[in-house]
Amino acid sequence: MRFTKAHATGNDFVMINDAAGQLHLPAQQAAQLCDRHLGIGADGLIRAVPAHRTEDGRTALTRAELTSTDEAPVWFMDYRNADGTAAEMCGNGVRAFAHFLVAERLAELTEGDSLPVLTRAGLRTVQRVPEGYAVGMGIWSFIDPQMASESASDSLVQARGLTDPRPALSISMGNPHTVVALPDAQTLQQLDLHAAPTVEPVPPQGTNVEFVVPADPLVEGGVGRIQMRVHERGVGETLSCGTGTCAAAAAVRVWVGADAVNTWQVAVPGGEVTVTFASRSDGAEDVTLAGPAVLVYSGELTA
Ligand SMILES: N[C@@H](CCC[C@H](N)C(=O)O)C(=O)O
Repeated sequence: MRFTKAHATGNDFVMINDAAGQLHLPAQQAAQLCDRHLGIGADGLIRAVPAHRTEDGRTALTRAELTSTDEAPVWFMDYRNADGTAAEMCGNGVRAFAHFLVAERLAELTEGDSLPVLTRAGLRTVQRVPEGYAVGMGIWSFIDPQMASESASDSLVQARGLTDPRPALSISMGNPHTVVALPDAQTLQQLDLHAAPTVEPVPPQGTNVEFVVPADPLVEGGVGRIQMRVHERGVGETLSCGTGTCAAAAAVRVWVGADAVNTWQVAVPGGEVTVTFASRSDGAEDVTLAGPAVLVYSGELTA
């Protein structure tokens, strides 16, 4: 089986082209391929398959009222975490996915065009931009809207390196996130994320946990800036999490009342991404995530 290794701001993936839709990848095999000692090693595995050739893709297709045929496939991003579990969405993964589809000549994406990608969270769109790719991520939402509007926090998070549990806000980007603000960069650096942080109460589907520190000043030249580290559900600490950067920027906007600030630079250990917000007429906000994507190498699995 041929594979390509990719990363997007250091969040790394094993990419597999399954144009024929014939690959059965049980969770255990996906986990083994992602194992850094026993397999290729990655934060996640992404199978590219025409939407109409998978059960998951067909379900999502029906929801999105799309058509996908062999002649004009809509590509489904079958994303698995390093432990083999399926996740709804991966913001860094979608950029790597678009780059992979183009490199494999499975899709074309010229400047100004937009490529639809089907995920378990629904349809996303990808465009080429100078820094790499920009993904239309859909809207963000509170996981518990009532709690959030009352107090801007809905849970407490404890992690190694923190003296006390800290208030947190859970936000959905299609997948679940719990965002915690820290007072300074030193506290962020000193966190030990080898062990999963505890979240109380934990959102129903589990959660990814983002720790954020605002820059000083928070907003410069109309752009908000934050630093972030993340512990991902089904993975552990990663160098970056695209959906996590969107959730983190959304939470900081809520906390500081900066909803007039629509562009955010989020620095993560693996690089930097840009998150932008645009209001819809119904009051919801569309999120766009822009950043690089890199294909590192390709190989053949013999066993
Ligand atoms: N790294 C991803 C998110 C991957 C899924 C996540 N671990 C989950 O289980 O929700 C990103 O870039 O968004």
